[in-house]
Amino acid sequence: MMKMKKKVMTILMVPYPAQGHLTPMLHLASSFLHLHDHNDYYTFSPALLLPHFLHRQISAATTTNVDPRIFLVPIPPPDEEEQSAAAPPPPGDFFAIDKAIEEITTAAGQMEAVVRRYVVINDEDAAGVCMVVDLLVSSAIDVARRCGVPVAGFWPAALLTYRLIAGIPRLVAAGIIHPHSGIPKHPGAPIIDLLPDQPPLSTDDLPWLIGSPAARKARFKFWTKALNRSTTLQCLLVNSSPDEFHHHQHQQPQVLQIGPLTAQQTPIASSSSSSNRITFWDQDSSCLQWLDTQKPNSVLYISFGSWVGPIGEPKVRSLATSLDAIGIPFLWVLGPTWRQGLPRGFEHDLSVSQRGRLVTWAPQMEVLKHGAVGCYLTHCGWNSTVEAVQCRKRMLCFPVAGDQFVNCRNIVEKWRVGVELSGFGRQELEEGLEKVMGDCEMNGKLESLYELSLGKEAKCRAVANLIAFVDLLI
Ligand SMILES: O=c1ccn([C@@H]2O[C@H](COP(=O)(O)OP(=O)(O)O[C@H]3O[C@H](CO)[C@@H](O)[C@H](O)[C@H]3O)[C@@H](O)[C@H]2O)c(=O)[nH]1
Repeated sequence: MMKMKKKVMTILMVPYPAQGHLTPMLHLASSFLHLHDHNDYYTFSPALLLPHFLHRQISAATTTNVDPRIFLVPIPPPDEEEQSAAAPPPPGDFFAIDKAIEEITTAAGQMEAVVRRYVVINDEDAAGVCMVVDLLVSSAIDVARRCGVPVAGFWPAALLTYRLIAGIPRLVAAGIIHPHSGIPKHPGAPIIDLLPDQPPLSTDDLPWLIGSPAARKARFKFWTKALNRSTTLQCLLVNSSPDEFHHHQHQQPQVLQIGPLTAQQTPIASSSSSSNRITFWDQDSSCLQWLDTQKPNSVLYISFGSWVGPIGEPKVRSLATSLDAIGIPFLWVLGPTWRQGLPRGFEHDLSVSQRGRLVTWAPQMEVLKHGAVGCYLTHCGWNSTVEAVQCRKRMLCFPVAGDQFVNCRNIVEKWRVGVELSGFGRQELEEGLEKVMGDCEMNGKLESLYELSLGKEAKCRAVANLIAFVDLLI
């Protein structure tokens, strides 16, 4: 029998312009490339639609390595853009990014023109177009609707955080938060019944409670807008393992857990995805040689992620002083601006003693895989959390903002693979380290969690969900 030629389905993907969002979406794109082995009719051609400032930043980064079958499409296309010499700096904060995105996704904005160009491609091999949109870029859902393109949402973080956001109407109805500001009526009150088997959460963990009262209100508005747009979605791809929570839900959108998507281990591909990497900053790989000189399990790796404001100068100073006093070897990711918080002479002393290393950006996966790293002091960003589990590293948790408090509850209270740090004073750090390194059950717990979320069975279910997504959308 003659084999049918497969048609090409274009998947236009819209990531949010932050490292912790772009990375999992790139892994998802890579998974789509491999889906053709699981589908008799289609192959899939992913293209990432990137705001021009993000595209420019990526093009300038030296550690960009993307499978050539994944297209990176700037919005607007460069010919319509100003000369790069005149290009304004990228938007600096959450609200400026949101404004920039809303501008390119309006009816008159340039994203719609780009999507329409894909829609009209009249090629006999082309099967059509669909879109996958990060919920933080929810205005792109409207673009898809106006262009008549099927669209799914993408949630790059934990399912539990999504359930908190999706639970806003219930939190309002139950009188737990103020309807217009999202501010809890009773700080610290428990939040129950979002997911079976969830760790204890309180109103202090709500992800929009960041910054001043006005900023909190604005973030709450941002989420209610995203939530309203998302209710029109047929399905939402969530970057959590299907086995992480048993989740039965009959609401729209239908949740499909297709993760966790990590470097070198998307559910569907184990090798080729490792070549897909975009990092916004140059990695300092020399720290790996320094790690080679350290004893097994002796080094504390410290990183507070890429996006949300780091911990602030006083905390930087306090952590540096405590590290000095305790004398533990450490590898600390600390950007140049935040180094102003370091005690006088700290960097110089370090370069003489070689007792620790400061880097502006580390090859995090390689660092976490290294046998010298015994523990990871983390802000509990979702990608970092998953990577720590993948590398079976214990965590000292210091959540800073957003979903990180929810992730911390999972790590400390549900999975028991980490300890929450109460502060950066010497005693607090010493006690935290003793607790996390002295727990004899943690290795076993990390192994089981790895198996549950990244093991063979979990991967099979994630792939099955990805296949279900294709059937749903096409
Ligand atoms: O020196 C470094 C530090 C980090 N990373 C990588 O950067 C990513 C960081 O992602 P994540 O841990 O999720 O943190 P953020 O970049 O801060 O992510 C934002 O987005 C996440 C997904 O929505 C949220 O969970 C976080 O709270 C939010 O801050 C990870 O893949 C790390 O491997 C490096 O490669 N080198």
